[in-house]
Amino acid sequence: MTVSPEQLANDPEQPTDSPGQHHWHVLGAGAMGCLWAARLAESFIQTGHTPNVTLILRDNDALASFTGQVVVESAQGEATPFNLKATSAAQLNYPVSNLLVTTKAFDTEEALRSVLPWLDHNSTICLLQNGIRNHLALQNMTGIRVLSMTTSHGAWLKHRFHVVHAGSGQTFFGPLQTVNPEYSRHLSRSTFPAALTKSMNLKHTEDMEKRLWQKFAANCVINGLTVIHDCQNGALLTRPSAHQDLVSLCSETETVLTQTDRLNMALYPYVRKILLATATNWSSTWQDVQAGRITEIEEFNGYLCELAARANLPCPHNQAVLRSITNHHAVIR
Ligand SMILES: NC(=O)C1=CN([C@@H]2O[C@H](COP(=O)(O)OP(=O)(O)OC[C@H]3O[C@@H](n4cnc5c(N)ncnc54)[C@H](OP(=O)(O)O)[C@@H]3O)[C@@H](O)[C@H]2O)C=CC1
Ligand SMILES: CC(C)(CO)C(=O)C(=O)O
Repeated sequence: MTVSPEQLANDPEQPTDSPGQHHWHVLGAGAMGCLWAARLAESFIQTGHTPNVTLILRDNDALASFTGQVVVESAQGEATPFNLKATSAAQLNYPVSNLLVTTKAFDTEEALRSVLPWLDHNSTICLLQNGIRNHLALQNMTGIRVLSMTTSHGAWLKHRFHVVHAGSGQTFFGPLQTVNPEYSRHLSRSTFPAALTKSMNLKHTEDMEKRLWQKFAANCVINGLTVIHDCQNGALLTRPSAHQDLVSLCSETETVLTQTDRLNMALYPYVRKILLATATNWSSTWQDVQAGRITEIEEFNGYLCELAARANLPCPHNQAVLRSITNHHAVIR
């Protein structure tokens, strides 16, 4: 039977089991995936359950490199190992009920396709990634409950399966669609184990789409500029030439999002607050460029330019940022 998203979104009986009994699969065992998988395992242990968490790795080579442990290192350098199971999409042979997707935005479609045969109307997918395009595209997957997440926790991989939880933040989750209040309360209570709610400062929100647009706007304005000016986030406020670019990009991004009815808010004060709170951070895009990795810029300024083009709005500042960062990709490829 195929269940429509509307049915799922309004059915307070879904899901029926307690979050303490869920089996979680984490697709994308990078910085966020290792952190969340370990915190999920920890939350099972804290409530006396066996840690029912399985990493879904890319292939046999990745499986061969996994020793059965993920290590989480705190910002103060304290390292804690967690025993986890691992598999690959090719080796899966049973239904996946709870899937946390922590791939980079540009890998999500392919990664999800690989596990699709094992998802059904009892499955919940939680998408944790920057950008909004995937969240919008996947929210109506037929018969599968899709929730979105956005986080301000910061993490980076010291080695494979060894993650540093560098900055503690907040995470919001919820459906993009509007759902009835009873179902909303149900999602809030039953999606994640209570202990995880505490350790990851996880909150349910009925305003998920707005939060994703806000984070998207901030990523459009901050990430590329930190590469262009080769600086930490805070310097976009204090370095005059960077600040001038920031103001222009903020104004243009706000105009495009307002005129296309995506987000209606004063962007500069919002972005300033993030920059002050993350002043000494190196943005994820800056880190990707430094490490010679493809960035998520197509999901940020690339998508913004697409929205602007569809509405015949000029966006020269976003185009310049996009061009500048994709030049780095050309060198990598
Ligand atoms: N790190 C952070 O502090 C934050 C990250 N985010 C967002 O979270 C998302 C994840 O970021 P992050 O954890 O840093 O990224 P990483 O690059 O560290 O991790 C992504 C992981 O996904 C894996 N992957 C890609 N494709 C597949 C596939 N088909 N099957 C299985 N695994 C796959 C990659 O494997 P491989 O190495 O083999 O390519 C990699 O291990 C991003 O959208 C990012 O913007 C948001 C806030 C903070
Ligand atoms: C908000 C910001 C810019 C914080 O560094 C971020 O999300 C990123 O670096 O990708």
